[in-house]
Amino acid sequence: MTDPKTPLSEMRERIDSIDRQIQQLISERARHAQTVAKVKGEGLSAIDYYRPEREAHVLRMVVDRNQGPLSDAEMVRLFREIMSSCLAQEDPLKIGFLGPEGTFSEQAVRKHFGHAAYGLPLGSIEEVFQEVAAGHADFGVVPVENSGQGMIQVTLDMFLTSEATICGEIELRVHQCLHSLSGRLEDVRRVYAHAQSLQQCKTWLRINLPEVECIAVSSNAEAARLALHADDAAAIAGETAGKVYRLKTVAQGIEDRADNTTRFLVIGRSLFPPSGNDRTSLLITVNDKPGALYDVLSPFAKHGVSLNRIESRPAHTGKWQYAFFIDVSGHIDSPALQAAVQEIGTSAATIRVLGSYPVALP
Ligand SMILES: O=C(O)C(=O)C[C@]1(C(=O)O)C=C[C@@H](O)C=C1
Repeated sequence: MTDPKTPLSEMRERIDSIDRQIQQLISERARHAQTVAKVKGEGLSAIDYYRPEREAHVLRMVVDRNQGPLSDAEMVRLFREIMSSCLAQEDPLKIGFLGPEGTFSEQAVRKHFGHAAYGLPLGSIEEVFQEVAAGHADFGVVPVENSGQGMIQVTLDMFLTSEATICGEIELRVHQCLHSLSGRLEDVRRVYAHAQSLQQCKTWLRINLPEVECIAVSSNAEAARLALHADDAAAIAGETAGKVYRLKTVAQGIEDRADNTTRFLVIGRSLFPPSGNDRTSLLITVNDKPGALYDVLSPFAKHGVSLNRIESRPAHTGKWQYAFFIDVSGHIDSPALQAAVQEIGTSAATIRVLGSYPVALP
């Protein structure tokens, strides 16, 4: 620790010297990453160089080594950006997300892939799946669950008809703000936001803006765009969206629950090897017979596999037929999960491994 009585100029010299070393080491790291890329092959596409399991492992080591004062999340963010730049030396990854610019989905893209990746804003969750399937995007990032409101059904339903795989998960703390042209609460007569965001801020709106009209629109960024053209409107959106659309912030942290978190999935076209701390998502349909769900769940218990979540959706294959989205701990390559899946396969109508991917980092 530097003595606080040390003159400012001396402390800055020390910082300059540390920066020189950090910069040298970053350059050295980038050169090593180039050499690793050469081993993988010359002139390949970004996706051929990308190793999510290795990135998760590197970031977990960062967390294990961290002794502060920066938080684990800050350290992970910094190292994520270094890896993002190292990877983009070859060719940046192209990531589709639910646009426009400034959405929480874009924040999730940056959290997981860093700023050197190329973000491709798309019009809907369906379009994200389509662009990934067509190979126009290497990966897509789609919201799947909110801690307060539960699963996002459009996303789950897309897996029933698309062949997308799950390659990662991202947890994003969602802080909502109210933005407007004037930045004054008393000018607000209408509030635009995505339906989910209106729900997340229901209590705050009831207490602070009891008389205003709340209008649900396609995204919070769209809400910000609408607020930009009206003196008496405001938009609920994240801090980034407020900045992108140059609105003033009326209030910050207006979400009803302090732990408001959205989970996103990274969708792609392939499966990846184990990272050491993984989750597997399965899509299982059952025949309409007594004990069908028991037959699906009991092999997990028998083989010591922990169940993380289960969600049922109409299977769209016939009336009263259901598909179960099941998340379990571990990678599909593990013997326990292999055994459980094999056993379930003998009773379930269909079973599909959507993906095994590293558990979300801070
Ligand atoms: O270890 C590798 O395979 C690398 O390509 C290096 C590296 C890194 O910067 O650490 C870069 C990109 C990959 O996605 C994973 C890791």
